[in-house]
Amino acid sequence: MNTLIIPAYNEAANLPHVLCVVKDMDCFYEIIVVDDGSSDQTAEVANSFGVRVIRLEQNQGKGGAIAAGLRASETPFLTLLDADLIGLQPHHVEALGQPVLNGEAAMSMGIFSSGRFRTDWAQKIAPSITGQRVLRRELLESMPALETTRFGVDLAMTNHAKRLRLPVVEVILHDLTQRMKEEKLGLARGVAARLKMYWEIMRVIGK
Ligand SMILES: O=c1ccn([C@@H]2O[C@H](COP(=O)(O)OP(=O)(O)O)[C@@H](O)[C@H]2O)c(=O)[nH]1
Ligand SMILES: O=C(O)[C@@H](COP(=O)(O)O)O[C@H]1O[C@H](CO)[C@@H](O)[C@H](O)[C@H]1O
Repeated sequence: MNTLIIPAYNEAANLPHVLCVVKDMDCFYEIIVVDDGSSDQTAEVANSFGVRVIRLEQNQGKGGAIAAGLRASETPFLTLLDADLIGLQPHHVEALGQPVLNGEAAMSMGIFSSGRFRTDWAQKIAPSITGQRVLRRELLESMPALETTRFGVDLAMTNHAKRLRLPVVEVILHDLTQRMKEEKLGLARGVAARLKMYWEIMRVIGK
């Protein structure tokens, strides 16, 4: 049994695309959108799709949002998807789940390919930094400091699995990309948010 957890911070404009694709997929026991203290209509949009919505009063960062989804869920398998994917199709979700659900791997990581140059390139140089994953619940439960990792959470999950010597597989996801910070926030605020994200990721390196 598999729960889809979507951490979402100010994603009212982007969520419908992802939820339209996943809401009728019968591979999920439950779909949980964690509204991470958004100031827009993220929770209302998620509610309108009939999925479960967990609303955090204050922004906790991506790690905190995933931790809230973990606490609310009960299944042995968890799927994580970003809320701002562009081009998502059911076959992406199925391909990501397959190696974990059939016991080959403890975690899968989705790697963008032929989505668009900027996001393909980012994951070529740093495949550990992806929001698209399927993993066994105990892997996330045993992760130290999940709540406070913010954007470091993706690298922290990968490092944790490697430290435990668990099998991790990369799954290529063709024609998939995501909205970039600069597109969401404008150039100046987007670049500032990007630098803050890199800092949060750097803090995980070497831990
Ligand atoms: O404080 C935050 C920041 C991001 N996210 C979510 O985490 C996912 C990955 O974020 P992304 O890398 O796309 O960064 P963003 O462009 O949202 O800053 C998206 O679904 C975000 O809405 C979150 O839940 N809390
Ligand atoms: O590709 C990247 O540089 C970052 C930032 O994404 P944007 O281009 O700002 O949407 O996204 C990756 O890293 C984030 C931090 O770990 C993750 O949250 C995203 O899921 C991942 O795609």
